[in-house]
Amino acid sequence: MSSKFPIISVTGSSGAGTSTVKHTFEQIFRREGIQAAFIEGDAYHLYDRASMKKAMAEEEARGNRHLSHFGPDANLLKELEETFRSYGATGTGKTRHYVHDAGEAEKFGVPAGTFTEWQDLPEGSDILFYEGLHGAVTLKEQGINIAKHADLKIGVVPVINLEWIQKMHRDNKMRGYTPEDVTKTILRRMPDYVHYITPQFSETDINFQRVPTVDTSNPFVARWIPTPDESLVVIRFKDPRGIDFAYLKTMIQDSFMSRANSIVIPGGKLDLAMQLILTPMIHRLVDLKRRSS
Ligand SMILES: Nc1ncnc2c1ncn2[C@@H]1O[C@H](COP(=O)(O)OP(=O)(O)OP(=O)(O)O)[C@@H](O)[C@H]1O
Ligand SMILES: O=C(CO)[C@H](O)[C@H](O)COP(=O)(O)O
Repeated sequence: MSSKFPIISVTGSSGAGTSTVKHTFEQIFRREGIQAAFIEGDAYHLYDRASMKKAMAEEEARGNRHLSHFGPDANLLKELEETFRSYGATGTGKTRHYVHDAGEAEKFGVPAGTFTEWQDLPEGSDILFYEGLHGAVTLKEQGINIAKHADLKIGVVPVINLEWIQKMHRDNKMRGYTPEDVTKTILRRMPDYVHYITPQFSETDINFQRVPTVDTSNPFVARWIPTPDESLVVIRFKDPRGIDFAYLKTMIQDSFMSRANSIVIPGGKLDLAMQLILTPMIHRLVDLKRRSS
């Protein structure tokens, strides 16, 4: 935690919608005149695509069929923690891009499945914004605690059938993987999903959980992603003190409280709800920073 160099961490599984949520944050930063430095979680993968394939094959030969991008063995989690620590202390740190497809390859000038070079984060930013798989990880035995460095931690967690549908469609349409490839990836990642992804959502300050209101019983044959209008979003606050639920209920039509710390909104109001909830929180972080500089 750092009042001088605050960090916002948006964490979620692959296909959960963290990149989509990033756009809402970008709008808030632009509107409020806040300079953010950005880290994509994939930058802290340990392997490029070819090396990951090789490492998975070697692990399989040893009887481990579950090496995955969700777990600590395929990511630079200590280095990610060090980047959070160094940004919190001095506003500096390093990142790079993992290039997923041909479009990104053209943009970054390196082949798909590889990384760009490490680069310093831009100087003079107001805030660090992390979006990826591991923004609230704590692994006691390995001495890793990424969560403790972030000042605002957001979980993006659709119910699992919806998360799988979102992943199947995105990986198929944008990244060229077959449904069979994606199904295998989901199965390989399952132990790491349970051990390293889900525990983070007890560390986060706010979770946004999208719940479809249409049948998603067989996510592996779903022909389209349920739309915002075909879903509700459960928003749960770890510490509801100071949250003006009455104001939120007035501003967000058809919302209701489902628990003392949870409000449910229509899926189409997610962007509005995020703006209403997050803008004052971001302001508080930036005000504190400006006062302590
Ligand atoms: N609220 C939403 N309503 C409708 N579709 C959504 C919503 N959030 C995400 N999606 C869709 O789900 C898919 C995955 O979303 P996104 O790319 O944001 O995931 P991600 O968490 O960033 O994944 P990764 O970390 O693997 O890049 C996209 O096709 C996106 O359009
Ligand atoms: O979603 C992911 C992590 O969030 C990707 O699976 C990971 O970045 C590796 O990508 P690829 O399989 O395309 O090499």
